[in-house]
Amino acid sequence: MSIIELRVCGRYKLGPKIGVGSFGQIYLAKNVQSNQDVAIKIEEVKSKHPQLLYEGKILQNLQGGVGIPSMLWCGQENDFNFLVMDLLGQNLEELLVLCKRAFTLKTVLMLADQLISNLEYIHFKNYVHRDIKPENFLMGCAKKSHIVYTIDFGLSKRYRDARTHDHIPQKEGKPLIGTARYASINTHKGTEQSRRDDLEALGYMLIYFLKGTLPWQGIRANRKEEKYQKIMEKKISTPIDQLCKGIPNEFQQFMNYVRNLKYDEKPDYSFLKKIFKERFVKEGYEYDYVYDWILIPMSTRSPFYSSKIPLTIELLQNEEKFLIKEYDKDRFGESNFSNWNMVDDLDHNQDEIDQQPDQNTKPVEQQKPKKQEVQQPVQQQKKDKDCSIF
Ligand SMILES: Nc1ncnc2c1ncn2[C@@H]1O[C@H](COP(=O)(O)OP(=O)(O)OP(=O)(O)O)[C@@H](O)[C@H]1O
Repeated sequence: MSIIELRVCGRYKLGPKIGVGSFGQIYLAKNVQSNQDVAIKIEEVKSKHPQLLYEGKILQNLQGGVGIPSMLWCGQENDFNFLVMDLLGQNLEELLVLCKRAFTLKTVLMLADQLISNLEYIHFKNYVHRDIKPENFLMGCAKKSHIVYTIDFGLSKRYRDARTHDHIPQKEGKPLIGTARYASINTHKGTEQSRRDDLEALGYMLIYFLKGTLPWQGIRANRKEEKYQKIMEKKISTPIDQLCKGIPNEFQQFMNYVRNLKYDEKPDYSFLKKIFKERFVKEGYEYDYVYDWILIPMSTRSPFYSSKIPLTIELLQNEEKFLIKEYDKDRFGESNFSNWNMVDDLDHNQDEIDQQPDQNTKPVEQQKPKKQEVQQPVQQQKKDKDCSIF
């Protein structure tokens, strides 16, 4: 059966591709029973280290949180694993490009407030995200277009026991996991990641939003390892006051706080939100969710899904994205997802097994010839435009 003809879970008709990641392809799809548009992440079962069902299990454990996309189905059919979820809007990197590569302070402060809460929730549910980057935060659709959603839990890890809250031990020599541009200094050094590392990465991302660039961007090297080493050195040697030069002092305060957290220390999320809230009030801003991109006329914005594809391809070429290079037995272990079908069947108490991302997964179309219908412009397929970005 061709993937194109496949009705995922008997009711989701696949549409055009709307996103590309290192580990999966994301397609627009329609629930033929309810007419609801959804997003489906697909990976080949035969990929060396499949991780989509693992991601589905984490997403299921996170269901119900503000800023967590609803998961509608996850399972295996034929030769593919599928994760069906809410269709969301554009990611923050795409929106940054739309806003000429810098957000205003008001937009960054509104985002910061929600992003800290998102991470607090994920940490509360016993996971660390471990791949903080603008591409992993998407705005919602329609009535939820003001909410920031966190996606991509493929590299997430349980950092404490769900019942006892015993923290996983601090280990050194860990492979790099995440994205070099935003990785914390301790992640570069190979220390096991914990809550503090998600927050440090968030801090770099917020500064990137305000300034449009970080001092360790554009570093050249012959080999990737060398490049990551240089990025780490630049991060270590850039004083926080220099990193935060030209932006409000609150960002320096944030960075100083998160960089000084102990490995297993619970961050004071309320304190961090308060820092930014006070600045927000001082500036006289109104928390009205009028982000910078809202002010950009729709007529000047390219159609959502067609603009999304070239952008994500560009992101794939971003050399600062690093992947786990070596088989990490400690993380990967002996996983066996063969008995899994629908996530409803999963045992919630079973500890997740970390997985190695598969760099050898071929894009779906390379393996199964694509039918023309999939290439139809989204406007032809979407009769009801329930998504505010259209
Ligand atoms: N639910 C969704 N709705 C709309 N677009 C989505 C959705 N999920 C993912 N995307 C788009 O697809 C892109 C890649 O998704 P995702 O990060 O889940 O894939 P990945 O293979 O894990 O990528 P990465 O290389 O970051 O690990 C996102 O940046 C986003 O633009």
